[in-house]
Amino acid sequence: MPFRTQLARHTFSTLLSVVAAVLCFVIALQLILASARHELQQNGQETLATFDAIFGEIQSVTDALNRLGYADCNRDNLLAMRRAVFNANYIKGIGFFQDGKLVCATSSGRLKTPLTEPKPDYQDAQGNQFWLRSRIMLFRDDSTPRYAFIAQRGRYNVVLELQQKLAVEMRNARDWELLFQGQGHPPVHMAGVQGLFDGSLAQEQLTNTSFSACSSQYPQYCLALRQSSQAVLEQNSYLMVVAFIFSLIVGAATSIGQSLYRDYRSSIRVRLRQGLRHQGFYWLLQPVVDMASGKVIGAEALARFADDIGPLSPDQFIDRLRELELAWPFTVQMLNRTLTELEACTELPAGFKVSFNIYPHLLATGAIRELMALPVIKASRFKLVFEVTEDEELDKAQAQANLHYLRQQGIGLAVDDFGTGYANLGQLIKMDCDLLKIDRSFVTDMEEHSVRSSLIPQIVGIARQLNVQLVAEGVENERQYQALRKLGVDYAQGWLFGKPMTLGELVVLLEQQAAAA
Ligand SMILES: Nc1nc2c(ncn2[C@@H]2O[C@@H]3COP(=O)(O)O[C@H]4[C@@H](O)[C@H](n5cnc6c(=O)[nH]c(N)nc65)O[C@@H]4COP(=O)(O)O[C@H]3[C@H]2O)c(=O)[nH]1
Repeated sequence: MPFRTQLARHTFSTLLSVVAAVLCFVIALQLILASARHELQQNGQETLATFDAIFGEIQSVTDALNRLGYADCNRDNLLAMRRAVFNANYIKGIGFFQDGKLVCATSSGRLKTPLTEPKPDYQDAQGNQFWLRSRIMLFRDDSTPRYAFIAQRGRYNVVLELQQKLAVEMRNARDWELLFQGQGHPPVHMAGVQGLFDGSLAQEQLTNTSFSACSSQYPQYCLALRQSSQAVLEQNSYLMVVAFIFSLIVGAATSIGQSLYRDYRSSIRVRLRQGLRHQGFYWLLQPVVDMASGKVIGAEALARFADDIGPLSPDQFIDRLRELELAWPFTVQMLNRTLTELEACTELPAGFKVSFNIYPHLLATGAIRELMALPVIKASRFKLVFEVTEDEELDKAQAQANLHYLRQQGIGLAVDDFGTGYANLGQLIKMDCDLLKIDRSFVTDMEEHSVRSSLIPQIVGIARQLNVQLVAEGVENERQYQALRKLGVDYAQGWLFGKPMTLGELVVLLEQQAAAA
């Protein structure tokens, strides 16, 4: 694979792993924020529920006391007030008013001097009065200053730590606001961060987690909560570390996954399967020349393979196709594609010899007869030749019968790479072939006068005896050509006449040959 392509793949792969890791981390952050948002909403609802419970208590306790109808701070009144404080969940103290002045309280009993309350911070539609931050003394000897929320309803007031209680409820929110919005009344900021409720919560939604709602039971009271994303992430720092490690793992897994996929994709098995589906195979034609005239009288189809990963040579894929049990679809594709292309080429004369390599084991199965039913074979104007290498498969009775059948159908039979394989004279006689192809190794050795090349005259003798014609493979130079011609070899194939070429190139060769005649 070229270095640039490799570099581009490597860069893409790294980029993809980084993107996967970043994406995973971003999703994890979003999940943390979403969970914090959910928690804050719940927190807001729970706080409002607590608020409702507190105000419900204020209402029920003061209503009950007012209903008792005491006109002064007598023992029974004080006892009822103290009993109410004892039974209350939130109320810390109760006071009783006579003539507009506080005359007794659960904490200090009857006051020596009745107290006049300062002006309330706000008043609701029913005339109830509220003080947001009153300095109180819950016990006689209370020396530390304490501030409380006071609500006066009728002749009683109640003291409680409303803001403190709500602040505990809103454990997650750093910023919050409790607000009173009475009708015809400017909003009263009761506690927390002033202006938060009306402020820019909506605009801040992107960077903050927020909640804002009014009580369903006391709709004049509203609550806003805000927690910045930064605070959420700080609170969940251990989760962030886990998310970060997980993202790294996802990045690494993506990288490993890609490499496994690349290995899988680049495995010859997958490439060949894909190649059969997506035209990874194509066939070139090598001219076959008549020795006597020196003219091209035919061609052998030779398979080639190339995909986006690169080319594969026949040495790499021919045997592999057989192992993968793909020999049959490959052979059918070879015949269909090659013959369709050749048939459409008007420059090729009828009777032009077209040779195809056929897997010997296919000859031993009945399937080979199905080839004869292929329209491209039935309608072909060419002289078709099936080349088979010498193979023990051909000894089988079924193979012999099929070979006979093919011959009857007008298919020429050639024994390929003759001299290198298994065939003996008896087998050759049984095969009843038309052609013997002398293996390239005999031709190559001719100039060195090797023992092997000295066998060529013997091969010529066998061919004459069997009455078959001879084709010499791998003829690369004029000397080999002339020597083979003198020995009586009928046809030749080799680089001297042309390497495997496209149909267009073969046509040009034929035209040059016609022009020279
Ligand atoms: N050095 C040299 N080489 C020459 C010369 N002339 C031809 N050749 C090469 O010799 C091989 C001849 O094909 P083969 O004996 O049928 O041997 C073929 C054939 O057995 C098999 N093959 C190729 N295509 C197919 C196919 O479509 N189907 C089947 N079943 N087998 C095929 O793969 C083998 C190798 O094919 P290729 O690599 O194409 O190699 C081809 C061809 O390119 C020459 O002058 N010098």
